[in-house]
Amino acid sequence: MDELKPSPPNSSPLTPLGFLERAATVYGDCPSVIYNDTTYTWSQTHSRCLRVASSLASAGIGRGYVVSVVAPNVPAMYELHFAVPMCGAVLNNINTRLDARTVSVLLRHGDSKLIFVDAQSRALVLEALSLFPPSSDRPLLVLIADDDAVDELGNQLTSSSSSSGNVGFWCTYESLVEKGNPDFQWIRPASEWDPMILNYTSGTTSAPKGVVHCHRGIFSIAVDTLVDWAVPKQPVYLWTLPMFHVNGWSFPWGLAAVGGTSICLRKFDAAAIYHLIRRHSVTHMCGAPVVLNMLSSGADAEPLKHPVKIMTAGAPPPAAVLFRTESLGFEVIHGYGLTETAGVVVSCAWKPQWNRLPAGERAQLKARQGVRTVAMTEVEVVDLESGAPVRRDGSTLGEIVLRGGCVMLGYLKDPEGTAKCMRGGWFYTGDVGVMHPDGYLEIKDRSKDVIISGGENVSSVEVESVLYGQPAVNEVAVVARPDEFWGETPCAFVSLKANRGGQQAPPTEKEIVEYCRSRMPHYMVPKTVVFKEELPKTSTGKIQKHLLREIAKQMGPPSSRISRM
Ligand SMILES: Nc1ncnc2c1ncn2[C@@H]1O[C@H](COP(=O)(O)OP(=O)(O)OP(=O)(O)O)[C@@H](O)[C@H]1O
Repeated sequence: MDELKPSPPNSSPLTPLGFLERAATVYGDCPSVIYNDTTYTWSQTHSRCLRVASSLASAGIGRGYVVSVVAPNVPAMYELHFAVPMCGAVLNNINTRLDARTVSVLLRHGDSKLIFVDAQSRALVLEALSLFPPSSDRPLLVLIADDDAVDELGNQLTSSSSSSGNVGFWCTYESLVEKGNPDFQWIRPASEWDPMILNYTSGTTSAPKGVVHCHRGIFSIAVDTLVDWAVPKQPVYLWTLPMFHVNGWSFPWGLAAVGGTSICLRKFDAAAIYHLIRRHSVTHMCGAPVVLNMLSSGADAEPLKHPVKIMTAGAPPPAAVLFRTESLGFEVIHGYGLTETAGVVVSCAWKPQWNRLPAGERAQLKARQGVRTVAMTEVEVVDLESGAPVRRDGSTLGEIVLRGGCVMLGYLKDPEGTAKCMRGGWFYTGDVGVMHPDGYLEIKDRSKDVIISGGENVSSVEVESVLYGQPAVNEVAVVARPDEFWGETPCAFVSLKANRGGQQAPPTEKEIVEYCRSRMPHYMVPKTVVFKEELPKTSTGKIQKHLLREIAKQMGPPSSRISRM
């Protein structure tokens, strides 16, 4: 068989862009994108994407150019996931919640040639550009005007397409659609390894890093996620996960593969989500654990009329939050991934026999991150020093490493950073976990967040997950506080629920400590408790532990251990 080699009929470059053409053929008259009172069909979405791609190509944007988008989950954002790479360019989504200085740094780092700017982010982008050095080239600006924009209360926002608001902009998004060619022959990648996406990490542990993914990697993660979640044909998908964050875990492409309907929304809170679930009979949605917490603990929490599947990832979901969310009728699947993997690559694959367990035990099992998805080649937990797999005992800590087709090509302009995390055939995640005897892994911490107290490793995630069971606790983060005797001790930062279900008095610091003492080994119990109105978060909703660690460090001698801020 040695003479049988790859040949043109069997080796066309893998790319998820072809999903769109197929969706237009199969689901042409079915809804693709719904936003307020606007509905597009798959044939319209296909044609709009080709038109925008052709307009970009006419403007000289092509292979290797970086095109940025600063927009929330509106239809143009969905379309640009196809339109930008269809003209050969690399799509770079930028988080709308970043400050102008960071946006300016990212735009320059990515060498962006054109930026699609949502009307609500106009001031942010113009300020970011004003911070460019005078000699540097300015990207072209295209305005995504949105006359349908409403605020959280449903009030119409000022019309964004007025000509005075277009100053400094090359044109509007809709004008690119109008003048574009619907028969444009989109630019197929010359190789499946061609770059397609540039995404920046959340910046939770250090400055954001520019992650580059190729067509092959995005194809692989998009299909893999559909299989892992058993997404059926034509789901109704509510966009509660920002597309600017890891491309919404690659669902823009996956939904085209199955002809799903995207329900777009600009901003959301629990009331808006419950309203849209009812209005559109939503079947699927994604969200970080903070979204699950918002849906299940606020005043708007309500039992669902029909089950909704929700995928959570991005941070460890406490078992108590999983339990509360499922009791409302959500079916939660828990996954783990990084910007560097373009989406979820480990998930808590559910076994039918677990359904017979009590709800609390089910939630404990579901809080584990799980096993590799089918398209991943290998996932391991390895000893930090020897690099050998740790014992499968559920307690020996090691670093999570992985390999598979959706691991990034590398960090843009950062060969050192790339070499540091991609070595010996593995991608090193920087996450610390254990392997259970049944082959399911569980994250215990990020390597930077582990607390070492009296020589014992304390998993901040484990202490947090116990504290989430305290009925008055809204959010909690546990970090290391320096201690002369123990080296470090756990310090808990806690925000309390506004609505404590009729219970008036907030728990005292002593009660919080007592709560922990009866539920965990004493070396893990926080020696310091700090109450805060709100915990600081990154623009992707992750708690910024490095800021809390700094506060803990500056708190002085641990004589008065309990404090309130
Ligand atoms: N299910 C999960 N459970 C626990 N942690 C998770 C889970 N999913 C993702 N994470 C965490 O999120 C990280 C990936 O997040 P992301 O790629 O958004 O950037 P970041 O790591 O937050 O930012 P930076 O790399 O800039 O510090 C993982 O490394 C892991 O620490």
